[in-house]
Amino acid sequence: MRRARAEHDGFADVLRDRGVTVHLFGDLLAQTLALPEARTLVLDRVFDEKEYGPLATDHLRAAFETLPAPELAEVLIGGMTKREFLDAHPEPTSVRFHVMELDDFLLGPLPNHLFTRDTSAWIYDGVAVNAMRLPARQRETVHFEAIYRHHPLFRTERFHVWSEGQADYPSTIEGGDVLVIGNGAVLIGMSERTTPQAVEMLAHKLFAAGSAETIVALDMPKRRAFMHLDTVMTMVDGDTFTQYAGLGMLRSYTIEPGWGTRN
Ligand SMILES: NC(=[NH2+])NCCC[C@H](N)C(=O)O
Repeated sequence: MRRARAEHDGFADVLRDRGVTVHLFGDLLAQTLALPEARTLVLDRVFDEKEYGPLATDHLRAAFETLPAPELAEVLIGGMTKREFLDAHPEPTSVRFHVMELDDFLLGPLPNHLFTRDTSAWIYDGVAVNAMRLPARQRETVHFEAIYRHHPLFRTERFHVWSEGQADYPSTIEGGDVLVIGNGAVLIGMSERTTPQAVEMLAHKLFAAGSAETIVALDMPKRRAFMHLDTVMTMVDGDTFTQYAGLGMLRSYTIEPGWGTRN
């Protein structure tokens, strides 16, 4: 961990030395959670009765509501066990809570949050905040919804939003499958995580805004080894790609704007 942290900070420093402004996700989330509307959005989504049951939900939500924003951001990303919760709060009268072991996670950690490019992706003049395929990553989405809606860096900026966040589920798409290749074109891998219906929905929005003209959807093998398009293919220049040798030829579908209202 210490080594990974040092490498991460070293990388951020290299960028800063080159004049890049580096935004750390944890800071953006903490700054966002200081705003009441953003905090409500996130807590309402996380503390859902369907997850915690009618007996514990309000009790848990109220306990997390009292945390200062930086600590709230930390537990939302880093998780919290039942034991850690009980160190600071009384036990709710709840079957859902009682059946947990002390070291079970009350709030699961989100280790994949560092792959920020999957949960949200900029595509030309707008951003997609994506519904994630796997339960382990689904709670990441509301954090980006809150940041792009409420953080002062974005709140007053004008940009398109290409998706509806987790509400789009099961029409899932992950940014690692989205390659913005220029000239109004986008290459999208239909993978284990990215569905054809999500590609169609994205195409509609991009075309309606006049932000893109061509979507090429690649039918990738639906296997973990080919997790995202970016793991098997990378654009290195205007006309040059690297491609994983084991990929083979893929079927592709090209979508272009039609004439009707829903073409
Ligand atoms: N765009 C990417 N290559 N993302 C990698 C994501 C890896 C991460 N462990 C996951 O399963 O979601």
